[in-house]
Amino acid sequence: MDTYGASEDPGVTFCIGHHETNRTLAVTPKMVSRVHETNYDMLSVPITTAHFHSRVLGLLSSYLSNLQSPSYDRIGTMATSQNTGPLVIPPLTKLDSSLTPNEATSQLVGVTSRWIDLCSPDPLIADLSRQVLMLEVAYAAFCGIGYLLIHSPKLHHGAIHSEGVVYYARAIQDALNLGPYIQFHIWLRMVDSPELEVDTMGDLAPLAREEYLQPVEGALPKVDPFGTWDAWDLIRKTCKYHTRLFVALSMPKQLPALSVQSRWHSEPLHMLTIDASSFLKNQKGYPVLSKAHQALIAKLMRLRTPPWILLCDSISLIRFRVPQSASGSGFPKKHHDPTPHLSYIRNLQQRQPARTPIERFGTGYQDYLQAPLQPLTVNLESITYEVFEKDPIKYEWYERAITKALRDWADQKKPTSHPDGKVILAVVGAGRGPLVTRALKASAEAGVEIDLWAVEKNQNAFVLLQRHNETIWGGKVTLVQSDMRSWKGPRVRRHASQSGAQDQVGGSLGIEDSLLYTPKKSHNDPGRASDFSDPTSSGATHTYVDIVVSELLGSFADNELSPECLDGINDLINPVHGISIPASYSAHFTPISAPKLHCDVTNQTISNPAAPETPYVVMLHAIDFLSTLDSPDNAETPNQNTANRSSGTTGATAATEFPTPFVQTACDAVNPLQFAQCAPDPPFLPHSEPGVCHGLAGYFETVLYGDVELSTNPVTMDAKSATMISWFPIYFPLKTPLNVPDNGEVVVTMYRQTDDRKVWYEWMVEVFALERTSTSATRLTTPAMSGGRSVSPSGESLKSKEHGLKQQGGGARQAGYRRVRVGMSDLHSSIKEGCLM
Ligand SMILES: C[S@@+](CC[C@H](N)C(=O)[O-])C[C@H]1O[C@@H](n2cnc3c(N)ncnc32)[C@H](O)[C@@H]1O
Repeated sequence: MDTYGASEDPGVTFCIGHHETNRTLAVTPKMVSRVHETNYDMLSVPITTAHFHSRVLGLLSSYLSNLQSPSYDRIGTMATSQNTGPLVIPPLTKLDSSLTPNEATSQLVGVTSRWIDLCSPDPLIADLSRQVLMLEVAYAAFCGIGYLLIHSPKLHHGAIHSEGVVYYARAIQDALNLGPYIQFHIWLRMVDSPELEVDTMGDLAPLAREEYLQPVEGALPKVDPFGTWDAWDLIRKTCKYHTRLFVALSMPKQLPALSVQSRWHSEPLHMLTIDASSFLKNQKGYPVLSKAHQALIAKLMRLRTPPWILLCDSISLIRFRVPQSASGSGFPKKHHDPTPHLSYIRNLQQRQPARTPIERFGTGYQDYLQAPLQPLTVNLESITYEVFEKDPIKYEWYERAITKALRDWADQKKPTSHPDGKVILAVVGAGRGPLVTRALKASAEAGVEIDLWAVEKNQNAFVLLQRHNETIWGGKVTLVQSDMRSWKGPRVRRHASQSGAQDQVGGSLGIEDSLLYTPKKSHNDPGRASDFSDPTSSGATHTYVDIVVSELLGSFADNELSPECLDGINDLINPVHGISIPASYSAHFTPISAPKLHCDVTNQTISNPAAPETPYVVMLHAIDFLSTLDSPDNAETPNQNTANRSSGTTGATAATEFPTPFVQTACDAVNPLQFAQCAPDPPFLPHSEPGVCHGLAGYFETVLYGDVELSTNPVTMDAKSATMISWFPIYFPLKTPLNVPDNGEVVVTMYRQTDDRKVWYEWMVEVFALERTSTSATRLTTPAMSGGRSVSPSGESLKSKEHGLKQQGGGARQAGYRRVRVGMSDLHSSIKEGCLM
């Protein structure tokens, strides 16, 4: 069980700005206030003017005309000196920028020049572009601009592709230092479409000298769905995942595949730009967005930090000055809506689907790293229990499970451990008692009498249990304040069947009972409960528990020591008919891209060196699953199997569910009373996209009883326990992110370790690329397993594989290929943050 607080639903608010590509009017405070009246929240502003642009072009032109062809001496050394003289842009003058620091500056997004080319293969153009950017950033910083929009890197220069991105990245790194209070937004397209990279008049790119270019031979390269993401990945890596570096994403008219959308959803996306040309017209001629666009916006607006929306070229600022003028956009004039695109987006804001219970509950906790609990050494506070108790599913499901178990007990006429024939039921780890209440209800519902015991080690919660027993449960529960591992089991009077009286039913066994603990004997020893000798002079004797109910699970099933605790009462359970609720549980994991979490872990490392080797409890949100079961090529293809992922499945959101993750079983269906049994599922061959693995997302599933199950696994949660809020997933970080190529394989090795004082995990990730070894390479259709499980002396050890072959369906390995290891993480160990026993 994890701990976090609920909060009220704040609703979804859109922050909308206006951007004009060729804004020529100076942006004044008066204009900003007029824009506000029109219902925009902010405005973009170019840092420099057309005058500055002309000045730079003039400088370049005269530099190039004076340039001599390089000459070389006999041994090939460049001999001219003039060529090496750098071209330096003199500082800005008053005509170079219309930006002035004033009271409206905080509502402006500065835009750097789009005519530069930081990636140019011609060093002269690249350097000139870098100087332009630096001058603009420095001036924006001086004026107090807080947000900058920087045009995307140019990826295609004739036949040269993506080679200059590193220069761009280097320039951004310098810019981050130059503007220490500025948030930088790299303005990217969702996919790399070469034909959209069109040079316009005055751009520096076409001025690159021929000797640095390679003309395109044949057709233009094809659209690369992850091309712009790849460039972004290089930039943010160069800038070391800088906390002031964000993505501004432009939404095209035709959205790309859901796998691409899902990737951007996981990145630090702080601006979404929508061009007027991305809108459709409805029957009345008004601008509207497609269902797929609406669904993507709905998803993005549920991010922890919803992106601002920048409407581009939807209306000229001239219109702000004379709003009554006729529309120039071709939309109907009779309603005189001067800002139809804005009205549409505002209307979309109103129509956002209500937040799901999980979303409401998790507000503020999305992608927030929480240190794991120390359930044995730290006593929970009442408020924490109160939060647990808000779960709409968990207690209901426990009640169902107990009812079914009691009915089955009665139907099967199983003998009970009580001389009176009552089923002896113990809630171990009772907390404030919600499962005790549910057990009493289940008994009434099933019509099966129980002798109810509640064991709790938290002496503070125990006070409340005593009070509840008096006021709510009518003294029907026997309370034991003890660590369950020291509990000697329930007691009944030897002659209870004659007298009808049971020892201390409704009474409380105080702290002194825990002092009765005798150290556990060897495994062959029948143990404490089987010792039916009279332990006191009261005439009572120990007996077995028929049904033990516990809720000791953590986000990764056994990470809060449920097995160790339950192992401590194993010999108290009716050896023939005893039932444990839960009956079994399993742990599951999948590799994820999680840039925000990586950034947060890295920042925490400064004060806590153990941070990158700590498994965290996190409500995962801005993440991308690297291994998926399917990858719909069509953005409109619905896939509703992905639960617990982002925004629920209501309304428009359902139209674009992201691809379903492949979630590997780490530890399969462990019987909590025999927890050493642990085996991974056979591996599976899911589809994988290129990406970066920042860590592993971990989940659990549990069978409470029969068909009553709980799950946090995104693949099964909807079917088993939708809307359950008690557990967030666990995140096992990687110190250094690993690049996973398209067609790659990720192999995860994980150990659960113990030294009898604490329990911790060890994990390691390897990445393989597949190399073709024969021309007749074919795919096998039988699951292949390399890795497999090995059992360490100190606990269970798991080695499971994630395959990422480009293939639909599962269970295949490619023949005619060999695996080449292309990356490998450290062996991480959470020993320093281990869970104390
Ligand atoms: C996750 S809480 C669940 C509380 C309650 N059953 C519920 O569902 O709301 C687990 C409870 O088990 C108790 N607990 C954990 N380990 C225990 C142990 N070894 N012996 C007794 N109580 C234990 C904790 O103090 C805590 O109250």
